[in-house]
Amino acid sequence: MVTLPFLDFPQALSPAECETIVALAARTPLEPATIWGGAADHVDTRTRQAERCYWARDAETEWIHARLDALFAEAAARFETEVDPVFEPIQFVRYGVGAHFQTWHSDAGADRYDERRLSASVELSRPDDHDGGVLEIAPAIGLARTLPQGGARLFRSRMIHRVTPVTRGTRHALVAWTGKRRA
Ligand SMILES: O=C(O)CCC(=O)C(=O)O
Ligand SMILES: [Fe+2]
Repeated sequence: MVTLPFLDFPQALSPAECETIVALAARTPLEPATIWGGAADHVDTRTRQAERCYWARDAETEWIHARLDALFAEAAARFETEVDPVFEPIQFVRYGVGAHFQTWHSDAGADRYDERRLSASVELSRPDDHDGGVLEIAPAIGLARTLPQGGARLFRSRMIHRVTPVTRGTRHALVAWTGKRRA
């Protein structure tokens, strides 16, 4: 039997909820997405080109965090680990034409190996809103996007993954992580 390196929740959010989140992002300034370079975060568009903002847990975003907490709790059981409720800001990402996170990477660098045990990516756009922009998680590469709008894919943060370049349209995604909060 083939075991895929991720767990999908095809209806994690409703299409209306996705639109609410995209509308919230339209009121939030987006900035170029950065990567971790060993000493500091910086922009490197060959590695990653996208615009993003972060949302800490507050009155307006609490419902989103709560939904992610529930998904992470279910995924933690499946991946035989334990996680705390989401404690780092969640990330909204916009990938326009040419945008990508094409470098294979882990979300759990040595500096936060335990704080990031699980990652989640929620597709906020409809599949026909864009071509490319596929989240690939090794070794399951070369697959087309299968999740509908509102579908979430959860995976171990240490698994290398990437997002292929968008060749048409725009892809919006909500990306979050959790693990064990440092004492
Ligand atoms: O856009 C995505 O689905 C995932 C992006 C990603 O891998 C990251 O932000 O670390
Ligand atoms: Fe990532």
